[in-house]
Amino acid sequence: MDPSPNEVHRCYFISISDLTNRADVPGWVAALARSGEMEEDTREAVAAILRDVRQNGLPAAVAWTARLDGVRLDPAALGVPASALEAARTDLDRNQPDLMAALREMIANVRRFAEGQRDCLRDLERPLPGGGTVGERWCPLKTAGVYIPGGRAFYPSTLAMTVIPAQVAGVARIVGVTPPKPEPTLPGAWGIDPLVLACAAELGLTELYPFGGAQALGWLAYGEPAVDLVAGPGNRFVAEAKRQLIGTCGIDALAGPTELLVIADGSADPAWVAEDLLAQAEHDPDAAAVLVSADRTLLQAVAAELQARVAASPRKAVLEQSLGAHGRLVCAERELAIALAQAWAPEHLELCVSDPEAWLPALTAAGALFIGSASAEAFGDYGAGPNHVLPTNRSARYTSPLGVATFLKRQSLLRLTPADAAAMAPWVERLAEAEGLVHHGRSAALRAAGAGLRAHHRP
Ligand SMILES: NC(=O)c1ccc[n+]([C@@H]2O[C@H](COP(=O)([O-])OP(=O)(O)OC[C@H]3O[C@@H](n4cnc5c(N)ncnc54)[C@H](O)[C@@H]3O)[C@@H](O)[C@H]2O)c1
Ligand SMILES: [Zn+2]
Repeated sequence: MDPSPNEVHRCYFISISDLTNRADVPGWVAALARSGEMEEDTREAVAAILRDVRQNGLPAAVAWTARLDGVRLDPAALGVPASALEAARTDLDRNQPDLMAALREMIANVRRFAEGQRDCLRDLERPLPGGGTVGERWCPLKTAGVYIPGGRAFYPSTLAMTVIPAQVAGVARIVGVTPPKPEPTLPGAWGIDPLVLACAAELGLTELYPFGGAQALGWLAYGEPAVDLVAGPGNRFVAEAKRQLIGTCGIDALAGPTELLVIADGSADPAWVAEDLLAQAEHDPDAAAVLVSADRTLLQAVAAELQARVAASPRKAVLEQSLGAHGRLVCAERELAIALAQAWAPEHLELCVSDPEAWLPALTAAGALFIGSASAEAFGDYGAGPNHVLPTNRSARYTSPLGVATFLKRQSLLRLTPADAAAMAPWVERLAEAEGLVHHGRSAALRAAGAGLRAHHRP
């Protein structure tokens, strides 16, 4: 059924607004930083689920799954069997070799990039004057949980983006979770999409469990896996659950509903820009897609493209919701576009401009930069190399994309010789005395005194 002209105006979307004053930037940012993620009701819903799973364990996770995902799990047969993973891979290989080839291409790209990241992480060692050293080394986490979203869309790409960095980091046990579905797929697979299963087999992931949302993260942290860290993106319930688990375990970043800011000039193709905005908006009703340009003609052309493309889209319903709530076309000069980008710190920032390199130095806040019109955000999603799990909701100001370092921690190393101890003791003692911590002072002084005596005192 065609929408009435009125509906067209209400849904398809966005009129062009002007940003002309720097003082208005904070107001824009407040409007763009979607409230959903932090809304009180999300917070409370998630807190209730996590409390239940903490207190009642696996049965609570199973009960929440029945309630929220409509699937009755058998606690005795939770893990997806290796046979289902292998069957999915064999089936894909046989029946859709082109899709299998695409999956392998993505996996190879993401792995190459992750290995490059690992190569950049060096242990540190600095010499001390007395022959000792101080330094630090990178240590893999022992157990990591990775969340693969699966509510509205399914994300085999996210499986690769989370599992591969953990593998390259050297994590000993990787536990994947993804929401189950009522419609069966392979035996024992709880309705998990065959492509996700095939991807798990291809990655060598052996543990995959049918949990979604807050109950999945609660089970990873409080349940048997008792993971050191949970990573991976998801909807607002997932992002909020991770936030509430900080301190119980580590998290990667608050990777919630997705965001795109496109900065474009007259050189940009309106159809390309429109399709990029739609690619973002189709993820989630909470997704945000924003175009800023100083070129009003381009903005008008993109608006027309959006209107036509939304009307013809199979994902029209979600597009109307997300663009209606969080879509913007903004007319702003370069300086204000930069101010908005830096203050909002969007997850993705595309530079569809003729001189993208000239913009680069000023644009440090966004999670990932797509430089030049050829660099569509979709290439980042599907494995050009860099990870697609990225900070959202302004957390890109202070945190980084998921990567190998997410699954490593640094450990400090102090290796003093008696001569180093003797040299440090006097000033350490003096500082300890000033802080009133006498035993610190004595502990250091003993080393100084002991440097020459140690041999005699040995039993
Ligand atoms: N930031 C990133 O890097 C990145 C990457 C990929 C995807 N994403 C985001 O991941 C999200 C995927 O969302 P999705 O919904 O498709 O899948 P999802 O797996 O994140 O969420 C599904 C789960 O949400 C829970 N849930 C749904 N309604 C609930 C309610 N009312 N109360 C409590 N729990 C509820 C259910 O347990 C369900 O299993 C999108 O927002 C997308 O933008 C982000
Ligand atoms: Zn995307």
